[in-house]
Amino acid sequence: MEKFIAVDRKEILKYYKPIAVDTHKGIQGHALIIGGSYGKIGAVCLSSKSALKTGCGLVTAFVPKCGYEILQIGIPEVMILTDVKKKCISNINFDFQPNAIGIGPGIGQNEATQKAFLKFLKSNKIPLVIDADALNILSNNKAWFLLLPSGSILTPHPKELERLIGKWDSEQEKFEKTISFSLQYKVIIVMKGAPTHIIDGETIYKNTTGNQALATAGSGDVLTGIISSLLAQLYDAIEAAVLGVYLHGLTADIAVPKTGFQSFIASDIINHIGEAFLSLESK
Ligand SMILES: NC(=O)C1=CN([C@@H]2O[C@H](COP(=O)(O)OP(=O)(O)OC[C@H]3O[C@@H](n4cnc5c(N)ncnc54)[C@H](OP(=O)(O)O)[C@@H]3O)[C@@H](O)[C@H]2O)[C@@H](O)CC1
Ligand SMILES: Nc1ncnc2c1ncn2[C@@H]1O[C@H](COP(=O)(O)OP(=O)(O)O)[C@@H](O)[C@H]1O
Ligand SMILES: [Mg+2]
Repeated sequence: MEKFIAVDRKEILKYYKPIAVDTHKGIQGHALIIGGSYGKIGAVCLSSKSALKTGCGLVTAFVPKCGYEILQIGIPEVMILTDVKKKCISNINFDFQPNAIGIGPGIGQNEATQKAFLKFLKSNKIPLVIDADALNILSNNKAWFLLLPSGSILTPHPKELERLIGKWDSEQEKFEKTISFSLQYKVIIVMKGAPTHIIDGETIYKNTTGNQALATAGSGDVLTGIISSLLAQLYDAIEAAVLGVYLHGLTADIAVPKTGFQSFIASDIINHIGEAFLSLESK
């Protein structure tokens, strides 16, 4: 039996955890963002900066070599690890234990990247947020879904969802197929759209924030960073997904009276995330 929950401020305040006075960066969570390829390093910049701007204590980005200077100069707060290859990821290698990993923004579907992703999935036990081309690679290799840690969060836009579950003839069929997929692989599916729904088995969360200003390049990459950050801060996977989607949309609702729909870009989500948190904390 399906359960339906509208995600509004009241619902969010059930999960939201203010930052403790005596916390420090070592206990605020360490998120690892894996992604990028030649020409799409911006996606990782957006994800990593969003992770930092949503309270994560430490953020490391794993990118091909061509991303090193871009990230180091663009976001000095982010630590960087690089692949051996210049233009795409070919061997995912890191020597620390992140609390959560976001993988996929800008990663591409190069043959070497696909192999590296499979090798990574075979050994990984850390909670995952999977987006963009990492999702597309999985859609082409459905057996690999069995390698995901349970509670992993997938963030498809409608085309990526179609690649994942196949075509649908009606909204009802889309929801039925997504729920079956979530139950089969024990994953949370963030069905991005207007509005975004979050599917956790038979529970459907409908987000109430956001607007058409979010229809701009990189806004999904920002969402991946936000959810990865919340997951790294030890929110439960479903809480991280629901809170992340809510905050992401709220930034656009707050910004639009100042920016208009047209001039709002993905960096404006990041610029307004502070105001989104403040509005949650206001009485
Ligand atoms: N600055 C950077 O580095 C950036 C890097 N990026 C990176 O680029 C990579 C490719 O990502 P991507 O999503 O652009 O490609 P892809 O999966 O082929 O989907 C495109 C097609 O999907 C559809 N579609 C999308 N949304 C829809 C909707 N709401 N509702 C309905 N349909 C929708 C639409 O199909 P159409 O309607 O045209 O048939 C559209 O043509 C990825 O790694 C990403 O991280 C980008 O994030 C940009 C900034
Ligand atoms: N018209 C809209 N209304 C509300 N949210 C939208 C709208 N268009 C796009 N979005 C949101 O923007 C994000 C787009 O994600 P995605 O397509 O992955 O972007 P990108 O890959 O360019 O980063 C999703 O969170 C989606 O829900
Ligand atoms: Mg995307």
